Amino acid sequence: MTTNPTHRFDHRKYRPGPVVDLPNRQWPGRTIQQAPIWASVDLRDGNQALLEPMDVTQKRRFWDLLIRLGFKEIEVGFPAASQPDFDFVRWLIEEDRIPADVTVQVLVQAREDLIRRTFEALVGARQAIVHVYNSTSPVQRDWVFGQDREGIKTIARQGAHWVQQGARDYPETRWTFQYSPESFTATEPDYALEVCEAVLDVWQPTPENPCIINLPATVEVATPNVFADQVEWFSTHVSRRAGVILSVHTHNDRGGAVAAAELALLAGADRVEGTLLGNGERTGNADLLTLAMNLYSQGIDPRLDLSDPDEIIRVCTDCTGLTVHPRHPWVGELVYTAFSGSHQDAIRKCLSRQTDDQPWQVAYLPIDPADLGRDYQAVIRVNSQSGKGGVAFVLERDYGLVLPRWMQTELAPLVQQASERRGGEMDPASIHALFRARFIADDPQWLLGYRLDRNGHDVIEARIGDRSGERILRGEGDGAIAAFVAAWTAWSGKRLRILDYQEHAIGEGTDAEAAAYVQLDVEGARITGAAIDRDTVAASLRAVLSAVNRQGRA
Ligand SMILES: CC(=O)SCCNC(=O)CCNC(=O)[C@H](O)C(C)(C)COP(=O)(O)OP(=O)(O)OC[C@H]1O[C@@H](n2cnc3c(N)ncnc32)[C@H](O)[C@@H]1OP(=O)(O)O
Ligand SMILES: CC(C)C(=O)C(=O)O
Repeated sequence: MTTNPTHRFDHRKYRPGPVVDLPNRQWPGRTIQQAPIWASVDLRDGNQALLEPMDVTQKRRFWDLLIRLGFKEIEVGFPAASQPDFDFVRWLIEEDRIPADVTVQVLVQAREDLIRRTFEALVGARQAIVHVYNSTSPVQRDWVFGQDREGIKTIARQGAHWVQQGARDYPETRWTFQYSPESFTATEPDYALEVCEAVLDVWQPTPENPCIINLPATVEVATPNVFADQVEWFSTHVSRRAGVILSVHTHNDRGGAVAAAELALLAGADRVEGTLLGNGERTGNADLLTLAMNLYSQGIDPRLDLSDPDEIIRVCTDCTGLTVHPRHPWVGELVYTAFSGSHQDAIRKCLSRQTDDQPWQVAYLPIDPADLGRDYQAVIRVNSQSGKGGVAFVLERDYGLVLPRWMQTELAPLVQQASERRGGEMDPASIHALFRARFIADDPQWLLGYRLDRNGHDVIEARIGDRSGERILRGEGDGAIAAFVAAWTAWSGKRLRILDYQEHAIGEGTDAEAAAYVQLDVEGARITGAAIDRDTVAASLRAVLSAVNRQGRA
């Protein structure tokens, strides 16, 4: 091959994969209405892709997880290929670990000795899927198998025959046959169909006794719409369609395994093979967890119980040794976390309006994190990209403080500066400390006590302490604060005016406290203050004192 001498990165080295001419394609006009048949291949495709394949204990643990999640079809290995796989299948059967509604599936090449051994592994199973495959693409035909089209078709036909024969030898098991034209997406569609038809001619499936034809994107070579076209073309051209369960098995080489599987469902597929979190050869298989959550988020029952993703992650990472990216769809550690200010603001506003009886509609949160056992602690985290909405959310969520907008506006830049200085996240305690340091000032004057006479018109006597002693201030007005401001003005001779005032309870019952926030005009300067006290009136008087103290300091 000649390459451009100046460019080692030369796109002319590659060609696009095959496409189907399908002008009347139907799949773009459809939507997914229900969950497909899920088939987990974690213990086979996932396992064969690991540097260190799972040991027996890990396989058992993974199996238990798959059963708990509700998988009904599980490919458990390639028992003819290795003793551990064989032993695992025997363990499942002999220890009666396969629930009555679950079918194990095993993979085997179209080779007679391997197929015979596969049936030996399955002796005593109530039901099982025997999955036979051979590769069909031009490069596999020419360079790997050294066979022409007829030769490859013969391998498939013989494989189908040996599988049928093996099943006849063990009639006590309810058998389902599965065939995969491996490298389907890189195979000429009419030829892939021809090979599958040869297999179907042997198996003669019927609606009562169907077989599975599994179309693999063994290597993902095109955009997902091309795969959808291939699947729709196959689905509408294959004979005995009612006797065929059409399955897909996508890989993620281009990052489109999930999308390809979804479009394949639109195109007529009934079943999807994949793995939890997308483990599998090279870039992995279609991630069934993502696929199922995609359905769930559209209001479709995924028919898998994914309510405890942390347990799924724990088992998967323990068994595969692979980590989960913090931004992994639906379950990554950061996927329900917003750092940026406008997102936080929107989330806070939506969460405050969302009620249990409404369909979920919270901006930036496609599902309720609580459905996956994620709490709201993680939803909003504050760093230098955050704004007042996020700061307010954290103070309300963790400290019950509902700051007025004018106080949020004053606090947010301080948090941002602190975060910039720190070079990272501001934890809730630090934000709270900043709030207290900024707005709550019990020095140089503090409230020692008060007496309030509320006979129509409010009259207050407030006992104020400072470093030189204490004094009583008296005033009256319409409400305790107005009376206190009047007392303060009279004593200090300073012009004091309340611009805004808000208060609320923190907590409930005997432990409840009151938070008060005040915005004053002191001698023409706008100044804010806050206080928290068990007593509502004390909180408001102390908030005024905080503002006055802050003004004095300034
Ligand atoms: C896309 C997928 O993921 S398919 C699944 C792949 N998984 C695995 O391969 C894991 C398990 N496999 C194995 O451990 C081994 O391949 C075994 C034990 C099954 C077989 O081992 P070996 O017989 O030593 O063979 P190896 O795999 O090297 O042999 C390939 C031979 O099988 C033939 N072959 C490969 N696949 C198939 C098939 N599906 N059907 C029929 N023959 C096949 C090849 O043409 C080659 O034949 P040759 O020896 O005449 O050239
Ligand atoms: C055996 C088949 C289904 C496979 O794993 C693949 O083609 O990726």
